[in-house]
Amino acid sequence: MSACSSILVTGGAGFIGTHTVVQLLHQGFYVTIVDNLDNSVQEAVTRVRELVGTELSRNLHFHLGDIRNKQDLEKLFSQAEFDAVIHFAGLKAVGESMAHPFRYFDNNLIGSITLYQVMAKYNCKKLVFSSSATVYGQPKKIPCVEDFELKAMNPYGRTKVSHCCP
Ligand SMILES: O=c1ccn([C@@H]2O[C@H](COP(=O)(O)OP(=O)(O)O[C@H]3O[C@H](CO)[C@H](O)[C@H](O)[C@H]3O)[C@@H](O)[C@H]2O)c(=O)[nH]1
Repeated sequence: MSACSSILVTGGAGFIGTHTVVQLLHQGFYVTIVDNLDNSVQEAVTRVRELVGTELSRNLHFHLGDIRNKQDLEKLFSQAEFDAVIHFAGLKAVGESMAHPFRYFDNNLIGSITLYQVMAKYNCKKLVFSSSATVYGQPKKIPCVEDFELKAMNPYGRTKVSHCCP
């Protein structure tokens, strides 16, 4: 992908998202963040702008939105052409996922399916999906490698496993 490509980063206001966005901007990419600020604050995006400086900040756009909302996504994809999506938007607390499993399936799974449907409609075929070590359950050894057996032990992990082998 050329450095002038345009990347949509879902959950780009979050912990890993903001770090990724800084790196993408430094590499010359145009970046659009879509985030519902469920577990982040818009100030994080302001900090990203401060870190990369005024010039690179012009290549960053923030959109307050929810990946479960198809109209929201359609609006974004109809206004800009994205070469790829890096997908971080999701809930990530194991304990909370056991107390509120439907919330996790709704955000992490329905949200992703909605995103993928809109990507397909707009012919955006490149995706980097942020998974989780929870997909391996309690592995016999660490670090985990990708050919370990998938054995998620909680709803959070299962929402991530569903992306690799539905
Ligand atoms: O439906 C949702 C749920 C969350 N978010 C946003 O997604 C971002 C997630 O960022 P967090 O700081 O909460 O999470 P991390 O960056 O630490 O986690 C990332 O890495 C994890 C792996 O450790 C998981 O893959 C997780 O999905 C991924 O966001 C937040 O800004 C949150 O507001 C949305 O936009 N939509």
